Amino acid sequence: MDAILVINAGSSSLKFQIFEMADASPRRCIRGQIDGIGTRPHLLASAADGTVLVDRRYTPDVVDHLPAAIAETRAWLQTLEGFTLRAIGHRVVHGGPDHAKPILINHDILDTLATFQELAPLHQPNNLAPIRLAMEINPDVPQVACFDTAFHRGHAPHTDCYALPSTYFEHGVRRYGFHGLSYEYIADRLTEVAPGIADGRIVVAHLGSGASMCALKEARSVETTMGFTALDGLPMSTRSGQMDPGVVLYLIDQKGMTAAEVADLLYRSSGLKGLSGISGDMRDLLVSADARAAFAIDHFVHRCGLSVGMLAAALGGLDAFVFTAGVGENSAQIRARISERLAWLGAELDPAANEAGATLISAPASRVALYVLPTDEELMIARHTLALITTS
Ligand SMILES: Nc1ncnc2c1ncn2[C@@H]1O[C@H](COP(=O)(O)OP(=O)(O)O)[C@@H](O)[C@H]1O
Ligand SMILES: CC(=O)OP(=O)(O)O
Ligand SMILES: [Mg+2]
Repeated sequence: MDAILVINAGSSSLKFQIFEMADASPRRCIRGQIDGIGTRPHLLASAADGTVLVDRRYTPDVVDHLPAAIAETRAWLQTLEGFTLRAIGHRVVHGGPDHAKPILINHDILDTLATFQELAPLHQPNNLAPIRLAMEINPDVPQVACFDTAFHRGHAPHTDCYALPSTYFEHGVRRYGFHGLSYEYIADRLTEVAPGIADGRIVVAHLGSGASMCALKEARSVETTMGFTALDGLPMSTRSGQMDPGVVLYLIDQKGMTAAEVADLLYRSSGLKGLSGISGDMRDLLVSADARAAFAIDHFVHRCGLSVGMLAAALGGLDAFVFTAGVGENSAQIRARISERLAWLGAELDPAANEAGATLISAPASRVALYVLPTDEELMIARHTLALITTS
């Protein structure tokens, strides 16, 4: 069977899927991931009907970084029979200013994408490593890069700039936005789930290990909370979110920290993990009796509430709000707490529907519809990859 392999390499996980190139739309055959890289590595993959194909746990020293996860995944993929690899689609977090669409990868493109590594240190090196490997092993198989930043490239320049002298914008210091593949998928999904409001004023909250929100109008991104890097906006699992840049100057000038130490603080030791001192995993905080866990959650919910207000202002009102990604899809408690913050906009939760994990979780009288929609970045990548290789 002709197949597309999709790879979504993240900071702590390697997600992969295999799709059959059946006709115009890709058909999912296998979905898997290694998560907990370096902490509690776990390879789990299943067929489209849910049959578990592999379920393997490793000690942290065996799968301690992404290259080890790639090697394990590759070894397992090689045991599969019946697939003829026709293309590989990759999530690449940073596409810089010029990529508003997915692109076929060649060596020059790869070199350009490598220049954005410092702008996405938790992701870009992990995104590019499997591309390089596949170029060596399967040089004849086309590879497609699908960018997290691309979906936001239609923003008006006055929303994408920082208030710096304009030469900085021209040199690429601008608000790129991320999680675009997830938002693009949700925008499309809304046309099926809620055709009456899919073109309306919608805020989507992608709340995972990385977290951001996006304002959609007519199914296009008009604003988002992340900026030049995936540090901006909401507090995340280990990232700080929005901060006064004066803090960075203070840490370097007054506290003698190096740029590398500040980067490590903001990317790896802040957010829920830093505030709680316990964990960056929302599941750990929700079951903890420690007051610091509750404090970190209070901060997260507070910042989410503020961001919805900002994005609703960008849209001139709010018709619907969507929860997605790890926290948004799985935690009824966090959804309930954020929904409370939307009451002033006319949102009213249906607690039973929320607890049941229904698709529509707002009360019938709610002026703002509340949805839970599982995201599918890999399907979005497969669609783009198929479209690109069949037209080029
Ligand atoms: N039941 C749950 N309750 C709360 N948080 C959850 C739950 N399940 C998963 N999560 C959170 O989701 C996060 C992972 O989400 P995901 O969208 O896969 O993020 P990423 O792609 O950034 O790794 C984990 O850090 C975890 O905190
Ligand atoms: C951009 C980003 O933060 O991605 P993730 O949520 O996968 O870490
Ligand atoms: Mg993710």
